[in-house]
Amino acid sequence: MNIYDLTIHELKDKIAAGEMTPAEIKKAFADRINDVEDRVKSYITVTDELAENGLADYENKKDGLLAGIPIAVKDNMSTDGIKTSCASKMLKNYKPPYDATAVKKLNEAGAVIMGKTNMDEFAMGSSTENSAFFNTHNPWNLDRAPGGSSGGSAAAVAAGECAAALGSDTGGSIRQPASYCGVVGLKPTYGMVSRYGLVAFASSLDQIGPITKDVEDSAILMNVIAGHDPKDSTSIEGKKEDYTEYLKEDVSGMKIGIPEEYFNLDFDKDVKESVLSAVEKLKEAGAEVETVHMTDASYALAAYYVIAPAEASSNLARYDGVRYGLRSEHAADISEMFTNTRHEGFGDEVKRRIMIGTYALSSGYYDAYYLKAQKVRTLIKDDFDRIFNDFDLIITPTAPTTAIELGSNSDPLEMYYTDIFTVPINIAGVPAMSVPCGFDSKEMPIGLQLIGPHFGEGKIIQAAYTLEKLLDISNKRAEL
Ligand SMILES: NC(=O)C[C@H](N)C(=O)O
Repeated sequence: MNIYDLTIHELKDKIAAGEMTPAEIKKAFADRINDVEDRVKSYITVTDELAENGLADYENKKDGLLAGIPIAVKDNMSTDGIKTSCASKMLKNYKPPYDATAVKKLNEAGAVIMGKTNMDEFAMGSSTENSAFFNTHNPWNLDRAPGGSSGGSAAAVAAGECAAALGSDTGGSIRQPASYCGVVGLKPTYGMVSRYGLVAFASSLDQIGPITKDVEDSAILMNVIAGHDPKDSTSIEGKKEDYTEYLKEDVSGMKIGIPEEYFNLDFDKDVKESVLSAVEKLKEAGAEVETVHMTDASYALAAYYVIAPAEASSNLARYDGVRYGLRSEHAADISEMFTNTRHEGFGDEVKRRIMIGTYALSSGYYDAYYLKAQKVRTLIKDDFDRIFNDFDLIITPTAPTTAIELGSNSDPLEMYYTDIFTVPINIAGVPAMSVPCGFDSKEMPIGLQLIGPHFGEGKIIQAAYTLEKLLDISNKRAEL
């Protein structure tokens, strides 16, 4: 195997055994970026200088959990003095004066930050095609999308352009691209990872999480980024867990629910077969699997596409040409400056969401849309609470299909439908992971979603790790 194919834990072992130096590792990943980046286009900014700084500091941080490990960061997480564009013209040249807490924790753990990855503008989208700059290509088939909105992070991991990456997930943005790119993506419990320094899209749903080559790496990255942060008022106080402890247990005796209403939805046959055959494997390994009943996921989807735009319309009001980023040069007075800045700076999908959100919050429509969506949100949360009284985990597919062809989907509503299995999780605030479970007839990766109760990351990691060993596909890499 090439150095760039190795996982975090494999690289750590090589460093510990004196078989590789962090400088060799950094060079191998930087060379890989040089070799494949013009075809994959995962990065908006390659931060060679930052990576060199991380490396130079290695001796001081060599006991850190990520000492000498190359990591990529989605371009909506603030990096001190380094461009953080959110893939938007609005923030094209924006350099934050501080690090997001998750980035600070990476630095403290000794990570070597390779760059900032491409995404759908302000994280709105499911294919990374809403980036204002360029498309990212799926390493398994360059004509296909990597998923979104953390498509650059998932593609960078799958292409060996970093050992692992951070993504953010509002309605599936970590899990869906992880599933399309054949890697592992975890959306933690809401409040588990600080959102300080994450550019806000929908604050009651946004959460940062790891995108990795395998489950063990996900546990290691969670050990680095999880934990209370006084700078984020929604961050959870409590003791920090060692997620790698869960790798020691298996699924025997675990109760897993299979929601009938989700499996009855119209979705790809290969995806369904692959997920159900993985469930069979877990059963053989000692899990108790039972059918459960949940509210139709289409209600969650409808509620999400009211709540997320409503919050976005408020969060994105700050981009007015005064406080941040772009200012239009074509304006005769201040109100024209506001209007033109927002007209020139935002792409179509962002404008669509601001309009939907503003409409749903406006007086006369608030009760009919926003309030109704909040009521649906409570029903969905209650649904999960009810099932988790009796079950450890729930399994669904991550996405209805494998990666779509680039340019094949221009209908926003159809694009929203790709989030059908992932949005209920953000609505309820529970954790969920996408784990590779097979390939379709075109050799594109398929992901399975493991959902846990609040703070159930450990159980998810435990079952995902068992599954990964049973399926034995986690060391299969995209050929580029
Ligand atoms: N941000 C996300 O989690 C992606 C979701 N597809 C959205 O467009 O809202």
